[in-house]
Amino acid sequence: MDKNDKIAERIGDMAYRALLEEVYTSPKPGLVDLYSNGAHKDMDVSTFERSADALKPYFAAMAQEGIKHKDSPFEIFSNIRRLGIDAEKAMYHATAGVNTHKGLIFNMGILSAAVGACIERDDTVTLYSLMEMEQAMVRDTLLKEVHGMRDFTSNGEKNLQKYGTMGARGEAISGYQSIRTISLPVMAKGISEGRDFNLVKLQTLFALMSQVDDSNIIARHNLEALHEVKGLAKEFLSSGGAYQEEAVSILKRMDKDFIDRNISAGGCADLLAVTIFLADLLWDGSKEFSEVNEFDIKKGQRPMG
Ligand SMILES: CC(C)(COP(=O)(O)OP(=O)(O)OC[C@H]1O[C@@H](n2cnc3c(N)ncnc32)[C@H](O)[C@@H]1O)[C@@H](O)C(=O)NCCC(=O)NCCS
Ligand SMILES: Nc1ncnc2c1ncn2[C@@H]1O[C@H](COP(=O)(O)OP(=O)(O)OP(=O)(O)O)[C@@H](O)[C@H]1O
Repeated sequence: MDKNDKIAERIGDMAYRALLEEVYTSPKPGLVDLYSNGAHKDMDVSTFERSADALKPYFAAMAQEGIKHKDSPFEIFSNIRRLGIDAEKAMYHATAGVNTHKGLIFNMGILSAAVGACIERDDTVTLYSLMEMEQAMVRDTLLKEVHGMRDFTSNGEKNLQKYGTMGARGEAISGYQSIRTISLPVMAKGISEGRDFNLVKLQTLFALMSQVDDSNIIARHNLEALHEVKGLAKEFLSSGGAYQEEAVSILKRMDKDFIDRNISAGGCADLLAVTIFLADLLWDGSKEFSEVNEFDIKKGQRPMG
């Protein structure tokens, strides 16, 4: 195994661990976790574990594409989309036809490849260089795709036609704005305050749910339901969020309510997994980090060894 294989394997490993960290975060209202299957009848934690096992080599392969084509970001994206389609097939094979990680393949695939490209080019990766690379890889292609779309087939595409929302594509086009401005700062603050990591992940998920246009919620319902979920998440956060004493019992009640109403914030769950991946990759554990509200790019620097 040469140096590049090792780097790619390490990136794949970090992506894999982040998928598991996401699904083990409990209790997440409406989502699959260790407490319940949420508003999902066809999958449970073991379905997610099988899916994560199947996907691990694909994230490493996507990182390898980034390493190989660091100077042609456009080509990286076109190559990893082909790998992404194969990854989706492997996921459906591992889960007997259930969509556990489609959004995650897209989001984590893009960032795994971008990390590989940055490390090969600079020997290090920062939030800034990562998002610059990500933009060079995806922005033009996705903007053309969204504006030129004629066939509206998938859930996300139907949302685009009906409501103009851009879902996972929009998040990538924005340079993962929700992650940069919402979820990474919340996660970094929670970790640096030494809080229980499960609670930090729940707080991070709710910060996302309070603001992200989650295409899964829209596809199952409509924009009113999305607005309502954002409102419920804001209320939870302003009453003390995941760090209040009653948090877990409030979340269990909310889970029941979301199950009854078939609400699942799968897009936010994907963004939580990506946030865990990026925090693991970029944050150097410095205590000074607790002083900042915004994710600090310079302090976030950490060379990959
Ligand atoms: C762009 C993708 C995600 C298309 O999916 P779709 O049109 O259904 O879009 P949609 O916005 O609904 O997203 C799909 C999934 O992403 C997640 N998601 C939903 N909302 C968001 C959001 N706001 N931000 C991030 N992720 C989100 C959810 O898990 C959702 O199920 C992707 O699967 C794709 O490009 N498909 C075409 C085939 C392909 O190239 N596949 C390989 C991709 S590497
Ligand atoms: N812990 C989780 N629980 C449920 N969904 C999750 C979780 N983590 C991520 N997701 C995301 O949610 C998506 C699945 O949501 P959903 O089942 O609503 O979509 P669908 O299969 O497209 O639609 P439907 O089930 O309504 O036909 C996956 O693509 C996945 O990326």
